[in-house]
Amino acid sequence: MKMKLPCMPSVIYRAVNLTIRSRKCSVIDYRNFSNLYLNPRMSDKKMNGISKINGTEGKAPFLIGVSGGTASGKSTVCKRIMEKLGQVDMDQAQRQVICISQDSFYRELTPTEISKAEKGQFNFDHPDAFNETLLLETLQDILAGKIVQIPTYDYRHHSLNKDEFLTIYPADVVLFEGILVFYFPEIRKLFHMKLFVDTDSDTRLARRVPRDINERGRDLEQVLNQYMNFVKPAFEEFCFPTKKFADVIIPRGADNTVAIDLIVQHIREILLNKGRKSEERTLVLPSPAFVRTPNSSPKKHNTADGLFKRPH
Ligand SMILES: Nc1ncnc2c1ncn2[C@@H]1O[C@H](COP(=O)(O)OP(=O)(O)O)[C@@H](O)[C@H]1O
Ligand SMILES: O=c1ccn([C@@H]2O[C@H](COP(=O)(O)O)[C@@H](O)[C@H]2O)c(=O)[nH]1
Repeated sequence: MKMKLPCMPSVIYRAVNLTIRSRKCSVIDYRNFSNLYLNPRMSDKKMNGISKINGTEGKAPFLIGVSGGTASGKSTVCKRIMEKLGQVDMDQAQRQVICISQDSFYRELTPTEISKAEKGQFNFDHPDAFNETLLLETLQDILAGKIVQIPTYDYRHHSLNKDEFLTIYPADVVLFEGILVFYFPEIRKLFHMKLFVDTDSDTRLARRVPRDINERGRDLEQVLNQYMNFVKPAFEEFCFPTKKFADVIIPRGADNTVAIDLIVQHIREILLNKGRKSEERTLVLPSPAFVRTPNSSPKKHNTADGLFKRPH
């Protein structure tokens, strides 16, 4: 049975949905033609199918790359998606949708590089700052349905937390966010869907300054020097050019609730299809506000997060 997608006029959802699948339209908008752009270069991989990674076949999660400049709102967009899907207040191992940050894959610095970093003189926005091999292998393992351990990153000390790893359990949908997730071709081609959070650079700088001072232990001069010398030029050279690989561009980041709702609906469909293929599985239905009765008035469900067990 086809699931109704009632959070917007169905004709519009269908238009977007068809566009995603048939790659026909380059620009589409739900309300005012500035909320969401669909890139005709939507990834080729099948949505819910079996994928072949390193010659082994396994049920692959749907892998979504989320890129954009620093402080564009990548993490916030992912957080909103997770919240709307009712995936936040639950055990990691139970989650159908998980989020991973590319920052976990910064490479270990030498002592000389660390002292440069402490003066804001190390380029963390260059592709060489990342451990590309570990990143690729980890994503391949995730796509192969394996449990993986990923490093955690300490921004205050510019280093990986020794002995502190995050265990990533197999999930149906994996969001992978970071400034350069579409930069490396081998990694880029693993994504089934690519999102680019497009927030203007003034807003990004205005958000980065307080964040780096309050959360990452920096002072104003250091943040501004690093921004002018490394972050801005590297954004222009390495990050911005990858926008063209995106399937969906999200202007204004987390403020763009229309775009986020469209993406959430798309993920719900993926989860439903995956749920259909599994015998005893939790299904995610539209959140209560979106569920409508036949006469079209909203009807509340008594669940906290819209999660239902498939009835047998
Ligand atoms: N729409 C928004 N409105 C106001 N502040 C925001 C918004 N989106 C993100 N922020 C704030 O900006 C900072 C950077 O956002 P974040 O999501 O961490 O960006 P990124 O992951 O792209 O670096 C954070 O402090 C976050 O709380
Ligand atoms: O030790 C570090 C590591 C990274 N950075 C900066 O972080 C951003 C990437 O994170 P976002 O959450 O996407 O902003 C990148 O621009 C690096 O410059 C850092 O300052 N120090």
